[in-house]
Amino acid sequence: RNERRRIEREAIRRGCSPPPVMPRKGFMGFGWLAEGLRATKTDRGPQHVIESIDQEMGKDVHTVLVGIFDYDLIVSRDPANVQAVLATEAHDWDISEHRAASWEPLKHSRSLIRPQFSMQQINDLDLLERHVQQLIAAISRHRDGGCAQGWTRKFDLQPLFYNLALDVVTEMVYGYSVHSQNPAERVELPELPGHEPSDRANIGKHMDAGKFWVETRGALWKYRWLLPSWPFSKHCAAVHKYAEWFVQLRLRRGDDYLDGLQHQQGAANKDRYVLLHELAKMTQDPVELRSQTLNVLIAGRDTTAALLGWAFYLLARHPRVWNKLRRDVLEKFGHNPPRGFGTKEFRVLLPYLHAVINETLRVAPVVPLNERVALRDTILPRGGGPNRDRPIFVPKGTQILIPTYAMAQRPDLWGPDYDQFRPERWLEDGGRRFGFEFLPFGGGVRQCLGQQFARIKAAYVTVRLLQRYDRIENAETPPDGPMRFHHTIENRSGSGVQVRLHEADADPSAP
Ligand code: HEM
Repeated sequence: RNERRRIEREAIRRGCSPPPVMPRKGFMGFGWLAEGLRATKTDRGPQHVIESIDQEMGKDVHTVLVGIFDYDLIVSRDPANVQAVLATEAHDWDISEHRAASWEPLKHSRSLIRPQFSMQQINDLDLLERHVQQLIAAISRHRDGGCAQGWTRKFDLQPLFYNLALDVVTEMVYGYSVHSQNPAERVELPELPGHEPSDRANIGKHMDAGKFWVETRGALWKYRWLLPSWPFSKHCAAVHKYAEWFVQLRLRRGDDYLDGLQHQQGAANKDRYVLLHELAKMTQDPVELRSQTLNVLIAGRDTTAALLGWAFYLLARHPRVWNKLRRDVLEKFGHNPPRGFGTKEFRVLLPYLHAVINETLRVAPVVPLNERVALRDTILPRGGGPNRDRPIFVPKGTQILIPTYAMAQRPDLWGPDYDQFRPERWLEDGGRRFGFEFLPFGGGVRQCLGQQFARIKAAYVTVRLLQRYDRIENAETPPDGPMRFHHTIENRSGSGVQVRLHEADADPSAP
């Protein structure tokens, strides 16, 4: 009670007013938590946040207080508040100890890796091209005698993007790809006395399982101790062992680290950028090297795959956009692989592709929800009082949820067609600029380090597939089912990306 009085006094002293409060739900206030978990399970988590606020408080209420058992949570889809949390007042906020603890021991600080991402060498188009060729070969395996000429049969493109992303990121981080797209490509690892070879074949599975536990622990927030810890520990140990093996190889072999790849074209080039190799020039601490490389492996793997999956999910449902984009790509590059391009060049040469990627991230956000905790008493600039225009006092320890998807779906910010996939909106009136209402890669001090890499990778793969295939057919049944936001840290399509593709050089008159 003393704390409540202190909060009221502080709020008045600082000229703040309380935000609207969502009605408490369920046994001891656990109703919202239970509903949220149920919505996530049925692939509707991000939509559920919007519906709950709209239904309980109204469409024009953007910041609310939610009581859950013994703690209060703020949810804000107001860009002004989000800007304060992530940027202007970021010193008052950080990720919660619960989230940090949920991730432990899979993730670590980013101090060493940050400079790596300001360098252009992470955009290795030769590396991407090798894996795109593997992707095309994997797509071709979905063609057989029973297919109409030039067409694949119906298949799910999404897992192939996940394979590609894992193969690319393991090669970029450790130099040796796991080749999940085509295990026959995997090279024998050199002998390393005293260290067993890592379980490369199953590393993707261990990472998936680890993510499932991170997600579940994170959702339970401070009640995560209710879960058993051994399954999480088991998968973490396997992921650690995988990383440690490469760290040891690099520490023992130094510049000859990539010698095991000698017979593979391009991949064995000594000047090639390998994150572990660069970090090992700065520290020889094996635990630091393991943590930092795993940080990038985890953050960079599935996010890009999910983005590519959603892009093709949406393109398959919007033939007008597919045709326009393909015309653009062929006009600029013909059938040749684009060369020497960074994100800026792609953006200037292919503004429509840039718009398609942004619109995909808006309509199907890869990271639909973010969160922070107040490190000290602080203020949110808007949302309090009867007109919801007063600042809000936030006591130390309060958690804020930032539903980025809900911000990207506000009709007052995006117009009446906010729920339509329409890339043109990004090019109108001289091009829409990013504000805090669009945060696919986060914002402020903790924003995504891999944003440029992710954009280049998504753009490059899209260009190469558009050159190769002239038609895409949505093969989902029923074809017009709702989008299913399947959330395991990143948000991927819960129904996959069921398509048929038609090869461009095949008989164009075929059905
Ligand atoms: C579409 C693809 C991607 C999306 C949507 C995305 C999104 C995000 C977001 C929202 C954050 C900020 C989290 C926060 O505010 O707490 C973040 C952080 C980060 N991302 Fe990405 N990301 C993507 C791809 C990548 C790639 C390809 C890499 C690396 C190769 C990467 C590396 C990182 C790193 C290192 C961080 C910082 C993590 C930390 O602070 O510990 N991301 N990303």
